[in-house]
Amino acid sequence: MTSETELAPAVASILEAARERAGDVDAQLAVDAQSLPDAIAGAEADGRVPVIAEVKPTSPTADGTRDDDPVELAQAMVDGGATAISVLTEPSHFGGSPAALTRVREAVDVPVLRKDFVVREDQLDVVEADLLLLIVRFVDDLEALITATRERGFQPLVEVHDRAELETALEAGADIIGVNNRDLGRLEVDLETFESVAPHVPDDVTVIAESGISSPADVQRMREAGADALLVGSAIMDHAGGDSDVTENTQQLVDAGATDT
Ligand SMILES: O=C(O)c1ccccc1NCC(=O)[C@H](O)[C@H](O)COP(=O)(O)O
Repeated sequence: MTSETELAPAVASILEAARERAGDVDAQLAVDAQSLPDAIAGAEADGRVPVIAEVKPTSPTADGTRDDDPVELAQAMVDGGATAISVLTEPSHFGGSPAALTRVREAVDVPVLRKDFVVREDQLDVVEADLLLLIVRFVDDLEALITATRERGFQPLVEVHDRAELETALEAGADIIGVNNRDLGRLEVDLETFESVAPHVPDDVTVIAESGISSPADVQRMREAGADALLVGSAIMDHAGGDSDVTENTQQLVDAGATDT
């Protein structure tokens, strides 16, 4: 767990809110999850770059807010060729909700990731999803939380930002790793982050490039660096664009050089 003084104020506020957010101590979910690695293999087989498109109404770094219905957004992303959907469930800084995730998961036939800042086991039981994000920097006992996540049937997507965090994730048994190009200390994005960490990820581990991917050239760059899939929010949501076409935004990334890798 990181020191709060090393975090951007917006991230410290996100973390404080996450610690205060209630979980569900009365129930333990049992999820029948769709496999992300299988979905990635399916996309590769029909020539799509595997893109996990994110329903992200807003964020501390977004240029605005999109109030579109999350189900319509997710369906538009799938129409554009998305391999999986990520749904923000964090309410106070990203405009998300667990209810939105439930509706999206009922409406689409691809794996759905719960994107939140989960810090305790009871918070796992708030809503069903196929994948669940765990951020190494924010979790005290990663191995225990990975175990608890798998016991419920979720696939844990374990997020790292540097090689030390990668080692922590691998030692804790992670088999799906996300390398976040966004530094949560300064909120700056640098695609070199993925390029420096990805070569150290074992071949049998699925590795996802996260954040700051905004063009087909960025997609190709991350694929050349070894990304099995890409997690993209802002460039698809295009918050400043208001009613920008989410299907087109997804499709131009999905079509970006699937055969080059
Ligand atoms: O996106 C933010 O502004 C943000 C701020 C503070 C903590 C986390 C943040 N984002 C979480 C994410 O991981 C991204 O939503 C995801 O990787 C997609 O990134 P992008 O394509 O750059 O929207």
